[in-house]
Amino acid sequence: MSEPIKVVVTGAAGQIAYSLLYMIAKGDVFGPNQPLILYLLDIPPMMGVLEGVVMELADCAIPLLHGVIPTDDPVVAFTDVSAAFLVGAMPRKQGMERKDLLSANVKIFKVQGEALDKYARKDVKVLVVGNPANTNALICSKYAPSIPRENFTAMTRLDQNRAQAQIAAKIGVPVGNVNNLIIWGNHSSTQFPDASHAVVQIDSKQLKATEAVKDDNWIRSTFVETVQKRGATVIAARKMSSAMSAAKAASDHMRDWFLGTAPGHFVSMGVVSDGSYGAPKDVVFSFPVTIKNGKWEIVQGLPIDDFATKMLNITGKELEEERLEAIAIIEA
Ligand SMILES: NC(=O)c1ccc[n+]([C@@H]2O[C@H](COP(=O)([O-])OP(=O)(O)OC[C@H]3O[C@@H](n4cnc5c(N)ncnc54)[C@H](O)[C@@H]3O)[C@@H](O)[C@H]2O)c1
Ligand SMILES: O=C(O)CC[C@H](O)C(=O)O
Repeated sequence: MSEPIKVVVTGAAGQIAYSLLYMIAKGDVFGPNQPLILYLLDIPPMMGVLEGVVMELADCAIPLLHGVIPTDDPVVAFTDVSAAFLVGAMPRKQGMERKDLLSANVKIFKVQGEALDKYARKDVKVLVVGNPANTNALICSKYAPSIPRENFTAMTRLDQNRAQAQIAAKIGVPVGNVNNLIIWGNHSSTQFPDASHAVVQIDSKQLKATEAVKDDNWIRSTFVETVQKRGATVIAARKMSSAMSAAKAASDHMRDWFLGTAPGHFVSMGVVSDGSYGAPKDVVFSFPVTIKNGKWEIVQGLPIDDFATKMLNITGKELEEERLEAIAIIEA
């Protein structure tokens, strides 16, 4: 067994963390041979609740978990961490607008960027889950200039998983038979869930998902809208933001980043844009990526038709607007 790595989860007393901590602790993310020490950061009023979470983690008796440190001090939480799950932020409730969330949350990611810059390992892998995830990740990276920009990512894996589930249900195959769905752009209702490059395994044959679905109109309308609005639909039903599925997606994202993608498969991650596919630069834009040896690379050369171009422009424009708003909030 290797030496334990330090992993921080912020918002550790919250809904998503309640599912995520167990997944991380039992080896779903870093593998069955990687022990870890969990640093749990939350705000001072939540320390009592966090104590309960610490008790439950102890009571899980997980051999890979070599330590649990609850804290409200970012210095303690971020020192020498190899992986950071930045979950801590306010979730949207019914009736709230996305704008309300930007003003409530973006400053958290400035402060945590500064703390990562000072105290974390320089190769730390940062996954931002707290919304608006893409713009929070951008702000976090801007305030951590000593850490490479490619180490900051935002979660669109939940959207990818949702898209995969919709296609699998439409065709009538298990969800694991569907691969290479793409989420382009922002983790918001402007995202473009793109099934045109997806593949599906049916019996022993691999088909294009579009050929298996045989309904282009559904793929361009109902499918896209269902995935775009799924977060809001879950809030309407649960009266709370998605949590179990968000935790599973965070676990999938970080696992693939650490352990790599399967040959021939790609996954979607929000990364600092280099302008690929005409996306704006200097925003965190979700692209299809492959991952090897802990490094992601944007999949290049995929054909983009007029419909896709239009969808990519819409979500790119929203990210540019969010960047301006975020900077205005921070500088106010
Ligand atoms: N990217 C995605 O796909 C996705 C999916 C679901 C939810 N989310 C977002 O994740 C975030 C967390 O959701 P949740 O359901 O766990 O919310 P929650 O309210 O249950 O938990 C959030 C926790 O963060 C803590 N927190 C607040 N400020 C903090 C700070 N500065 N440092 C550390 N902790 C802090 C709170 O005290 C709370 O315990 C929300 O912003 C939500 O919108 C993102
Ligand atoms: O606030 C929202 O609209 C969505 C919350 C969360 O990001 C999700 O996708 O489930």
